Parts: sequence; structure tokens; C-alpha cells
Amino acid sequence: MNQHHDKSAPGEENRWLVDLRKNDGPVRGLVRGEVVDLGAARARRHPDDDLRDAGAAPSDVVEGVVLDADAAVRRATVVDVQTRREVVPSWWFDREAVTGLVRERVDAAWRTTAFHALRLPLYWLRLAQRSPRGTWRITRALFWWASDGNGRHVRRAIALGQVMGSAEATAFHRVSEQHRDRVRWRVVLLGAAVLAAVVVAYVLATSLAAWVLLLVVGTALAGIGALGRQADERITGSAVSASSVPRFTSELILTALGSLGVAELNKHLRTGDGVRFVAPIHRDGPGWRADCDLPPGVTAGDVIERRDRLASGLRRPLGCVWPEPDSEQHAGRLVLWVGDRALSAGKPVAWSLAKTGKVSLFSPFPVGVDQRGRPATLTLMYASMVIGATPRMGKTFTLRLLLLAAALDPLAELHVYDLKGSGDLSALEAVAHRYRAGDEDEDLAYLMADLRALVKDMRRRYTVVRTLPRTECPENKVTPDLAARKELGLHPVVFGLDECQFLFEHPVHGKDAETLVTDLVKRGPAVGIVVLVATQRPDAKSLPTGISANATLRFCLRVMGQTENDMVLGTSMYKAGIRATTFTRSDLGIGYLIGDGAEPAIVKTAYLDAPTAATITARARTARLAAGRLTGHAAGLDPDTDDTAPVPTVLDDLAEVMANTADREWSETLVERLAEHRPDVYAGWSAADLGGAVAPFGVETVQIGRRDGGKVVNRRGITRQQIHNALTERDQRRSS
Ligand SMILES: Nc1ncnc2c1ncn2[C@@H]1O[C@H](COP(=O)(O)OP(=O)(O)OP(=O)(O)O)[C@@H](O)[C@H]1O
Repeated sequence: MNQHHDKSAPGEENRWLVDLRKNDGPVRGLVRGEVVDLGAARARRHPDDDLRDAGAAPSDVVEGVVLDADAAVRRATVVDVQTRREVVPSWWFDREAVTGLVRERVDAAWRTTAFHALRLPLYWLRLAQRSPRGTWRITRALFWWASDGNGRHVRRAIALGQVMGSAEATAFHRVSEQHRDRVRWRVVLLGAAVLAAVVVAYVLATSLAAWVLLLVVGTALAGIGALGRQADERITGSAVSASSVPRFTSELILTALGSLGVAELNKHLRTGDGVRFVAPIHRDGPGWRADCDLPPGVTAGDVIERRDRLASGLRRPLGCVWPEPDSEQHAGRLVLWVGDRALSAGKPVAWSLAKTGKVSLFSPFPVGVDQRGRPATLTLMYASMVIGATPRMGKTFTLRLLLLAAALDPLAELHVYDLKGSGDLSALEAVAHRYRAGDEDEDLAYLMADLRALVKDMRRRYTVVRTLPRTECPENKVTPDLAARKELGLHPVVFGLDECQFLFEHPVHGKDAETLVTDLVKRGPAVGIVVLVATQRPDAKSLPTGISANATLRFCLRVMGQTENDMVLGTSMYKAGIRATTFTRSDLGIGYLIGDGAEPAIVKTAYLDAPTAATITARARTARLAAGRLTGHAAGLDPDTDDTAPVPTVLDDLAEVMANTADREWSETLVERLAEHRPDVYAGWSAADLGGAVAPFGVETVQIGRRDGGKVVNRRGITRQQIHNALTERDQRRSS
């Protein structure tokens, strides 16, 4: 416990600083406050202070009485959120983490060995170069020893006439005698040693094999060269550049955080109480992980936004540095994972289903790996998905991967539309129930007819599901068993639309398409209809909000701004630190996936090129043929283009049911009439469904007041004029 009671400067009344800390372990909380003489403080207070304080940040000055600090800490400890640390770190039992660490160490040892082994001749040459100096040093040392060099200065001093009397003369005599004796036996010893060395050298030279002799001479030369080195000379090179890859330590992280230019963070870093590491930095997959609490007022998003500066501070390539928020904790918790190598580097990710295997859309299937190299999976059933990215980042490849997975489920009926017309999805033509590449009028008419048929089929599916016994369909949604029963027609339908902006921005079909796809996205998943839309322009026009808001699966590769990011990943994701804006041009196929897991995850999708995609669809086609599930386009049974003539939309039906009613009608009344008019389409619609269906046509429901039993009741409804205007506008668009 650190408790300070410091007297203040003269003239200040009874001010005390109270500093409460835990004395065991890291500082959990620091309460700083000054105890103020209330009477004096109130006397000094300006009447406007209250007004000013209302908008001000809380002051450091805490009014109140001094408490027993120990008790205060005890109380504080009770409410303190203590995260228990693992006794045995869990990563010890994580095979991947341990093997990753071992692999890293073995790899480092192997690299070092290989590096030096390759340079051995160079090292030897460097040493051999220094061997003359080494020989000179050895000779000089031996001479010094043999001639008793250490006593030379004593003898010289005496010889220079500093001998004063008989005592010194005796000493001189004794020293000279001693010197003579010492030099004599040393010279003899040295002579004998040199002679022995010459003999040994002669014997070795005549008896040893040439290569052994070379080895001995080489080693001897290297040894002599080592003695001839200057103190600052390095013979060996360094296998790693230590200065370019500093160790991932807390100091390095603090330095990197300090270089981000976040004022609030820097303020706290200066005082040394800024960042708290909540767990030791540890190995996590093929990289290192640090969990830390940023200072109050600084969010993980502030750091993520500056990922490039962080990578610079950590001296790592950008693709290695992945700061993330921890959504289970507060906004200031930062999980910093630094990989051994960039996620975009290395080989493309292989797909485990590329050569063999089947998929059930009701179960997760692999789509790639996360930054730790762990498999990432996705379940398409009961979901709709949006994929967004700037051009050339891997959006179409991702959509193709998902459609190929769907193709490997023989039950799944594929509707594939490549509106860009690049042919990237052409491999799927061999299995698709409906397929078109391009955005010609004919293609779009075909697509619109398919959408209408799908919406109709969705309603049929709901009717089937409703009429099934509870025992067979307990949740009122399609189950794997129901999907497998051919007679029910509840098999999964996967509708994939690449470059959806071409459809939704189309002057004629745009609005209708928006209504139909929104309906499918909202109500399709429960009855087995899965919509996948991809766009390179994620904005409200090209990806209508009714669709983006209702998609449960999202994959966002590199985008340029917050709006696109949130459009694909969901509102406030950017604020929460999930920022696909931080991906670079080289992060192909890498994006944030909001999928099966609760948390958005960084995923690098499996890479399948066109030939591989074709072999997969060939396999899928064989399986479909065997199961009797090859239908539609793939079976040569495309609908006639004549069938694609415009069919009535909700606007036409509304015009009809409002023909003989009042000028304005409540939505509740209108859905009842619509259901009577066309039960197969409108049965079960709510007033809200109607509002959503007419919104894309620019029709907004309005308040309509009616007298009911003497009082006025207000409800949302539609006027005939609104329908008339919307129809006129649509017809003008169609004819232009
Ligand atoms: N998972 C992946 N791993 C590695 N490279 C990939 C991956 N996915 C895509 N790429 C590379 O990225 C390139 C662009 O991919 P893709 O055609 O899917 O981009 P796109 O976003 O659809 O482009 P556009 O907007 O022009 O249609 C591909 O040619 C491919 O080489």
C-alpha cells in the first residue's frame, strides 16, 4: 500500500494526496484525489462553476472525507475484475502452438547452421589472411617469455644508474642471476619444443594422407589466423539481422504504440502507467500474441486504424501485424498478434475438398485459414451472405469457392449469375440449375424471371413447411431430412450473384430486383434459400440496405473507407475496430469473415484456379447425375426466354386491389386484400412486409387517420396516388 499524505504548499488549506494501490502485484487501479477543506473550497467557488463543470471532464479533485485507505483498497479489490491467470498456460496443450514453436526453433537452428556452413571457406580465407599477423604475435609472445620480458624494465632501471648503494647492488646481482637462470631453462625448453614440433610436423607430413594433412594445416592456419585478428574484427557473418527483427517484447510493443501518434496514449505512456499487459506475451500458432489494456479513452480501433505505423514500430512487415479488439472485453482491450511471416506471403491456401469429399450445406465446410493457419469454416444453410471488396482482391474467387462447395452438395440447386460476364464462374455452368454470364437485356430478363420464380417457390416452401406435421418439422424450417425428400421440393437453393450492382442499379429491373432479392434474403434462409451477393462497389445503391442489413454472413476483403466497410460487415464494425481498410493490395483473398463464429475473423480463403474449379464441378456433376439431381440449365432444360416477360409486381397488384376502395388505405387492410387477390403470393404477409416491398419503388407508407367508434385511430398505409406515381415512373423507365 502506497499512501501519501503530503503537506501542500503554504497557503493552500489542508490538501492531501491519496494514492491507493495494491501492494501485491501489478497496479490495478490508481485513485488519485485531493482532500479538500470543503468550507474554504466552497467560499472560493465561483457561482458559474457549476455551469462550467456540467460540461467539463471529471476533475482530479475529489470532495469528501479521507477514508481508511486499506479498507478502500479492500473494497476496491472486491469489485475489481480479476482475470485469473492459467496455472499451466493452455498453449502448452495446443499441439499447433507447440509444434509451431519447435518448428520455429529447429528452423532457426537449421538456417544458422546452413548459413555458416556455406560460408566456411570464406571464414577460413579470412583467418588465413590474418595468419601472418598471428605468427608474428605467437613468435613475439614466445620471445617475450623466453627472454623474461617481464623483468626487463626492472633491470633497465637499475642499469640506468638508479642504483644508490650496496643494498641495490646486491639486488641487481640477485636479479641478474635470477634472469640468467630463468632465460637459460626457458630457451632450452623452447628449443626442445621447436625441435619436437619440427619432428612431429615431419612425421605427420610423411605419414598422413594428403587430405588429413591439408585439414591439419588448414586448422592450424585458422587457429593462428584467429590469434592474428584485431579486437573489432568479425570473421563470421550473422545468420539473422538482429537489428531488423527485434524480439517481440513488451518494451518493443510500448515503443511501437508510442510511435502511433495517438495523443491520449502518448500522454499515459509518458507517465509510465499507460498500457497494462494482461497476460504474458506468448506463442500463439505461427506467431506471438500480446493482450494488453490500453489507457482509458484509447480504443483498440485507434491502434488498428494505424496498423501500418504499428508494424513500422514493431519492425515487422505489415502482413505480419494483426491488432484486433477483444469483443468480450472493454473497447480498450487490444489483442496484438504478430505472425512469423506475412499472411499474404507463402503458398496459396489449398482446399481440402479440391480432390475428394462432399459437402452438406447444413454443416460447416472449409473455406480457408485464419492468420494462425487454423482452418476457417462456413455454414451456408439458413443464411444469406454479402461479399464486398475493391476490384481485384479475390471477391469472385471467394464466391466461386462457396458455389463450388455448394456444388459438392448434390441436393443443392445452384443459380449462378456472373453479371460482369468475365466467365470466372463458367466452371459452374456444368452443375447450375440457372446460369448466365453478362448483363445483356436477355440475361437480365432471364435473371428477373428466375428471381420471381424463386420468390414464388419460397412461398410454396413456406406452405409445405406449414402443412407438415410438427414431428417432422418442429422448428418450421427445412431440416437435412426434409431437404433430402425429393417429393417435398425443400432442397437447398443457392443463388449466387456476382457484381450485383449491375442489377440493382439497372434503370428498368433495379427496383423490382431489389424487392425480390430483399424478400429472398429476409425470408428465404428458413426454407433453404441461400442468397450470396458480391460487389466491388459496396454502397447503398449497388448493395441495397434491405439486403446488406439482413445478411448474416459477411466477407469483406480490402475496401477503401468506413462506409464500404460497414456496408459489408455491418453497422459500427469500423468503430469497433473491424477494419478491412487496413488490408493492402497484396492481401489477395484475405478479409474479415463474419461467419460461423461469434467474432469477425481474418480469413485467407482457399485458392482455386479455373482448371481446378472445372475438375471440381466435373466431380460434382457426376455425383448429381448419380443422385438424379442434375436439373435446369446443366441438364439442358433452361426456361424459354418468352417466359421472362414481365409479371405483375406488388405495385400492379396494389393498383388492382385499390381500384375500388378509398383513396388511402391502411397497410393491414391492403395485405388482407392482396392475400385474397393472390393467396399464393401474399398469404402470411404483414403490414411491415408490405412497407418493405414497396419501399424500393419509392413508396413510403404514410399515417392515415380513421374514425373508429368516435375516436381517431392512426395507422400506416398507402395512398392510391402513391401507387399511381410509382407505376408511371416505372413504366417510363421501362419504355426509355
Ligand atoms: N484466396 C486467394 N489466394 C491467393 N490469391 C487469390 C485468392 N483469391 C483471389 N486471388 C487472386 O486475386 C486475383 C483477383 O481475384 P478476383 O478475380 O476474385 O477479384 P475480384 O475482386 O473479383 O476482381 P473484380 O472486382 O475485377 O471482379 C485473382 O486473379 C487471383 O490471382
